[in-house]
Amino acid sequence: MKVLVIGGGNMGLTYAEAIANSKFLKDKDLMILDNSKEKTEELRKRSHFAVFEKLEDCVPAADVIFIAVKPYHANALMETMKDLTSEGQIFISLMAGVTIAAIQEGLNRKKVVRAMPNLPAQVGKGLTSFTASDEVSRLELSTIENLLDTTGRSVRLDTENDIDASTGISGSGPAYIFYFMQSMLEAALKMGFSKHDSRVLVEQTFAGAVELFSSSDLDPEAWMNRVASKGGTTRAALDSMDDNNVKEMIKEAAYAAFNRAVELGKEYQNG
Ligand SMILES: NC(=O)C1=CN([C@@H]2O[C@H](COP(=O)(O)OP(=O)(O)OC[C@H]3O[C@@H](n4cnc5c(N)ncnc54)[C@H](O)[C@@H]3O)[C@@H](O)[C@H]2O)C=CC1
Ligand SMILES: O=C(O)[C@@H]1CCC=N1
Repeated sequence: MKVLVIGGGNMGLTYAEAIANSKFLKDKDLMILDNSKEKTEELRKRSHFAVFEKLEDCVPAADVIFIAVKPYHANALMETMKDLTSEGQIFISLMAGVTIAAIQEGLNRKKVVRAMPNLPAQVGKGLTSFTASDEVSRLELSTIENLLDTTGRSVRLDTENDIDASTGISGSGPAYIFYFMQSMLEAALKMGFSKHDSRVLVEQTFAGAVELFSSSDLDPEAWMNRVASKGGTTRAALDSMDDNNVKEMIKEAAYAAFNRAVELGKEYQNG
C-alpha cells in the first residue's frame, strides 16, 4: 500500500510520521507533498519519507491520499489534482468542516473519508473521529482505521454532523485545556512562583488529574467532590467558578467550534 499525505504542516506531518513508522507501510511507501519550498526542504531531512514537489509524480501512485491542507486551500488543491486521481483511490480529509459531498464533487471521486484528528496525535495520544461515504467498503474501512490508529485512538461516527460536533469537543478541545493551563500558569506567576515552578505545579496537576480520571469510571463531578472539603479551599474556587458561570461558558465555547465547523462546510462547498 502506498499512502500520500498532501500538506506537511502540524497534522499532515504528524500523520505522515506515525504511518511511516508503523508496521503497515514499507520504507518510502509514505509519500508526502507540500507546496511550500521551505516545508519541502524540512521534509527532505526525514529520510523515511519519499518527498515530492509535483502532484503528477505522486497522486497517481497512491492508494490512500490524506488531504491535510487548510480548508481554504481545499478547492484550489482539488482543482489541480482531480485529473490525476483514479477510481479505486481513497481520500481521507483531515480538514475541519469540508464535507464529503464537496470532496466528491471537487475530485469527481466517490471514496471519501472525513476525519477529525487532534493535536495530541503528535505524541501518539490523538483522538480521530471519522465517517466515510457509502462507497468505502468494510475492508477498506478497517485499513483506514488501522492508519488512523497509528496516531492514537479513533472513533467511527455515523454522520458528518457528528464529525462537526466532535470538532467542538476533541478536535479543538486540546486548545481549551491549554487555555485552562495558561490561566493557572498566570495565577501561579501572580502568586509569585518562578516560571519554572509555575510550570511544574501546573503540569503535574493536569497530568495527575487526567491519570486519576482514567483510573476509574468515576465522573469528573465525583472527583471534584473528592478534592473539595466542606467549607474548604477547593469549594471556594468551585463556587467562584459557578458564580462566574464558567461551566456554561465552556459549553458555549464548544458549541462555537461546532457551529464554526458547520459554517466552514458551507463556505467551502464546491462551485
Ligand atoms: N492543527 C490542529 O490541531 C488540527 C487541524 N486540523 C485540520 O488539519 C488541516 C491542516 O491543519 P494544520 O496542519 O494545523 O495546518 P498547517 O498550516 O500547519 O499545514 C498545512 C500545510 O499545507 C500546505 N499546503 C497548503 N496548500 C497546499 C497545496 N495546494 N498543496 C500542498 N500543500 C499545501 C501548507 O504549506 C502547510 O504546510 C486543516 O484543514 C485543519 O482543519 C484538524 C484537527 C486538528
Ligand atoms: O481550528 C481549526 O479549525 C482546526 C480544526 C480543529 C482544530 N484545529
